[in-house]
Amino acid sequence: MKDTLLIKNASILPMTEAGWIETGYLLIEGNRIREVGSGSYHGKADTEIDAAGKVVMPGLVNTHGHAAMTLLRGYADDLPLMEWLETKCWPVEDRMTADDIYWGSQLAILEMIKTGTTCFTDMYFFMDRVAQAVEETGIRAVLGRGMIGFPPKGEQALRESEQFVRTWNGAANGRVTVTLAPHAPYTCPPDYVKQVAELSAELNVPIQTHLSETKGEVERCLAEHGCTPIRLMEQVGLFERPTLAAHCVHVTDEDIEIMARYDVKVAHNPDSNLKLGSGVAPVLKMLDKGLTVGLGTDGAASNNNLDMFEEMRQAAMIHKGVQYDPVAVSAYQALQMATVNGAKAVFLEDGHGTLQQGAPADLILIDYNRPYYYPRHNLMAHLVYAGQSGDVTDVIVDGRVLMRDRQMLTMDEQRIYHEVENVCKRLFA
Ligand SMILES: N[C@@H](CCSC[C@H]1O[C@@H](n2cnc3c(=O)[nH]cnc32)[C@H](O)[C@@H]1O)C(=O)O
Ligand SMILES: [Zn+2]
Repeated sequence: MKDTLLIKNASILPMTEAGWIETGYLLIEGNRIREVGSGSYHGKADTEIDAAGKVVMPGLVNTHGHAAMTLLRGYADDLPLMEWLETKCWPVEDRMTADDIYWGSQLAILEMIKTGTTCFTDMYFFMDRVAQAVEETGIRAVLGRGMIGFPPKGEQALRESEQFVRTWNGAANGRVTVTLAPHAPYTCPPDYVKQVAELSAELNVPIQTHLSETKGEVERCLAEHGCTPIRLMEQVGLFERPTLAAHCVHVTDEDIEIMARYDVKVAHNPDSNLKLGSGVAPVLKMLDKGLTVGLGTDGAASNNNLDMFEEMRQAAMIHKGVQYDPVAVSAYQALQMATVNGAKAVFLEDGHGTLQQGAPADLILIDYNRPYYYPRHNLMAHLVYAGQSGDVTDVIVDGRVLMRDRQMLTMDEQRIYHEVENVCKRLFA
């Protein structure tokens, strides 16, 4: 018999349809949800959490980021993408060691758990150490070794990626899954992308990449290849493989048609796109065409936090503003992007991002006794338009409690701050 954990007297947001349970219970058995219901549970459980005055909802899924970029938080702000990457981020990244990445990732995971994220997506390097941090801390993650496709590093990135897939895909009881991660069309020439697509088929893993992030990227692609980055990726066969594309800010109607045809998933990063001055992705058109859109923070250096509550609110606000359409992206749709659709976008198995029988037990508790959650008209609207990540009190991933009453159970907070400060003394000396 597996251990059972009962969460009782809670308001429950199952995310299987628009709506919620005013007062109910959720029973976890092992790492799965066994039962969700309204009222009281009439059985026994090994452990109980009285969640009176709290909301239980699926853990948030961050569909795009570079965890260890926490080390660069606040180091270089207010610059456009290419200048920011070439003059600031990349020179520092060239100095980063495997240990630096480990501590930067620990800091990111600490922040993500505290703000209600139970699964994150990462594209970076020294990925064995990121996976190690995931294994140790208990969070779930979709990881990929970022590949820049120019010689001589391009070949090495392919070999490292393959090794990383073989070592880590499905590790930590399935909490770690692996993708290939060609960085972008402007850093990976077409022939290289072809090789990546072939390797992804051979290893049977999906792809994550950055696409059409800035106007400049699209203009350069048109000049060099005579087509948009989306069209180029289609031509080289990338979309024959399951693909998650981050940003997609500057996509044409035809691009969106192509993406729909291949079921390309989108990681929408509204804060990062605003901060880097990249623009606002045409998410309404994407939703109209049936694309799966998830939300992401991107790295902490372009955000500057990893708070998915902010991304939800931003996603629910910004499209209304730029489209002059108050109906655009409802609270429920923003919640879908942050949970069930985000889970689909990062290729997690069905059930992820929902609270229902058989789904993996990845969920969060939120203190609902706050001034801005009264009166109790609409729980979904409250979470998206008034909600704050600081109200997250408990986090459970794969059936294991990682944060209980705001206490971290798998991480040493003070040690992480100390190590990160030490790392940065050297990195920025
Ligand atoms: N430089 C690495 C591989 C790149 S990992 C992913 C890269 O994406 C960069 N990055 C972070 N945010 C963005 C973004 O919004 N657009 C494009 N690149 C980004 C980040 O700085 C990092 O260099 C190596 O070969 O060792
Ligand atoms: Zn990125």
